[in-house]
Amino acid sequence: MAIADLVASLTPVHVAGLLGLVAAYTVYGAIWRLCFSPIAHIPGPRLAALTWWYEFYFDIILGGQYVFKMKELHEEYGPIIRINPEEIHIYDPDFFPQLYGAGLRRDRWRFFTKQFGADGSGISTAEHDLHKIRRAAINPFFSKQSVRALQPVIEERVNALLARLHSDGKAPDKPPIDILYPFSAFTNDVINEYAFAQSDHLIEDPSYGKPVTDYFLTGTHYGKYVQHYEIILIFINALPELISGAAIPGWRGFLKMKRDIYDIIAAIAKTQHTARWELDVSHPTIFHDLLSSKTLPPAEKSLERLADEGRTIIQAGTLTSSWALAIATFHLLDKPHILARLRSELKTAIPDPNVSVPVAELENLPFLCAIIKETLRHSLGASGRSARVCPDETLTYSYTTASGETKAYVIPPGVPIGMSNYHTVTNPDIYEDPFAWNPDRWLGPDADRLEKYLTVFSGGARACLGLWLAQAEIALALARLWRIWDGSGEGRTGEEGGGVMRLFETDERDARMAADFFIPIPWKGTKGIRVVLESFE
Ligand code: HEM
Repeated sequence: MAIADLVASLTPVHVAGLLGLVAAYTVYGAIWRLCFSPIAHIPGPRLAALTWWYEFYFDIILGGQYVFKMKELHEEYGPIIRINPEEIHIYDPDFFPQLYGAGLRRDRWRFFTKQFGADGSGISTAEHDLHKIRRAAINPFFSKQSVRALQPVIEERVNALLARLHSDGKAPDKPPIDILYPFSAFTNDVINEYAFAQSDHLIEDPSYGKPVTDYFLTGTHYGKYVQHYEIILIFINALPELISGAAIPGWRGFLKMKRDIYDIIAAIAKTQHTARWELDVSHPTIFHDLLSSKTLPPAEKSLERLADEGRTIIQAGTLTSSWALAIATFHLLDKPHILARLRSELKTAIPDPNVSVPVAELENLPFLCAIIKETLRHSLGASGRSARVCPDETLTYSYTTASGETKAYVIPPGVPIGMSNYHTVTNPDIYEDPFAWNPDRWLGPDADRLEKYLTVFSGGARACLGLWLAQAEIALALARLWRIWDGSGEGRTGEEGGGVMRLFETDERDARMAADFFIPIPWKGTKGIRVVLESFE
C-alpha cells in the first residue's frame, strides 16, 4: 500500500528526475568501464568492455559460442584481451604456469563458480585459503595410490558394462545405440561406487540411465544462464518441487540426486562414533574421510556443505570421462588401422582377457597411452574458461609482436584472468593439424613438449580432483573393451564375450566440440555417436 501511495504521489518532475539519475549513473558506469577501470588499458572490443550483453549474446543467444569468438578476437587484438567489463583472457599457452601453476595463491571468480549452484563445494569455492582447507580433506581419497587401491571397484563396473554390451549385441533386430549412454552409465556408477560405496547401477538399467545423463546435459546448459542471472536459480529453488519439477526438464531427477546424496551422508553421520562406522558399506566413502577429518572445522562438516561437495563430484565425474570414452570409440571405429594396432598391443599385453591387469601396467602400453592422450586432447572434459584471480599479486603479461616490438601489460591484483583449454589444445603451433585425431603424434620425438601443453586437467591447487580416477577408468574401459571387441574393418576377429561394433550414421561432426557449456557439446543436429553391436556367442 505504501509503495502504491508513493508511486501515485510521483509528479512528472519526479519521474524525469529519476530517469535523469538512472541515465547519469549509466553514463558514469560506461565512462568508468571504458576509461578508469583497472583493466581499461587491455585491448579488445569496446562493446565487450562496456557491457555484459556482448558475452551474453555469444553464450546465451548463440549458445556457447564465446570461446570461438574469443579466438577470433585474439587474432584481431593480440594474445591479451578484455572479454567483458571485468575479465581478461590470454591466448598464450606459455603463460599457463604463471596463472595456473603449482604453489600459487589463486582465487576462483564468483562469475564462474555460481554456475554450479553449490556454494559449499570445492569447485565453487572462490577464496584460496578456504579452498585449500576443503581440498586437503578430500585429496587423499582421490590420490593415485587410493585409485590404485580401489581398482576392483572400477573393474567390477567394467565387467558389468562388457556383459551388458554383449547381451545387447545378441538381441535380434537391435537398434543402434548412442554409445555416450553406456559410458555415462559406467562413469556415473563408478564415481558413485568409488565415492559413496553405492550406485544406482545405471549399467543394468534398460536405457543405461538415459534420463540421468540427459538431466546432467540439460543442467550444464542452465549453468550459463545462472552465470548471467543467478536470480533464475534462486527463483527456481524457491518454487515448490511440484511446479519446478513439472516445468523444467530434468529438474525432478536433479532434486532426487541432491536428496539421495544428503540422505547417504546423514546415514553415515549417524553411525559416527558407533561400532557401525564404516561397517555399513563395502569400503569407506569420501564422507567417512570428510566427517572424521582433523583439519576441517565443524562448520565445514555440515550435511548441507558435504552434500554440495558430493553432488558436484558426481556431476564432474560423469560426463567428462564418458565423453572421452565416446570420442575414443568414434575415432577407433572410424580408423580401423588404428584400432587394429591397439588390439594387437592389447592382445600381447593381456593374453587372457578375463584376467585383471593393474592400471600401472596399462600405463606402460605406449599405443594405448597415446590413444588416451590424443582422446583427452579432443574430448577436453571441461571446455569452459575458468578464470583465476590473484588476490595479492600484480602480474605482468608481455609478448613480442610480429614486427619485433615488445608489449607489456600490468594486471593489478583482484582482476579475473582466464585461459581456455580449447585454445591451447587446438593451437597449430603446438599440435600440427590440431583437429586431426592422430595418436602417433604422442609417439614421436616431440611427445614431451606436447604433454607440457596438455592442460586438460588444469593445474595448481585447483587442478581436477578426479584426474587419477578419470585416467584409470578410461584406461581400464578402453583396454578391456577393445581387447574383446573389434570394428567392422577387420572382420570377425573379436573374442568371446565381445563382438563387432560398427558406426551408424555418425561422422566427425558428432565427435567434435561445437559449443562450450562448461563441458564440450557437439553440433545441434547430432544424434550422438551411434553404434550397432553384433556379439559373438
Ligand atoms: C576426462 C576427464 C576429466 C577432465 C578432462 C576433467 C577436467 C577438469 C578441469 C579442467 C578442472 C578444473 C576447472 C578449473 O580450472 O577451475 C576440473 C576440476 C574438477 N574435477 Fe575434473 N575432469 C575430469 C574428470 C573428473 C572426474 C572423474 C572427477 C571425479 C572425482 C572430477 C572431479 C573434479 C572436481 C571435484 C573438480 C574441482 C576441483 C577443485 O576445485 O578443487 N573430474 N576437472
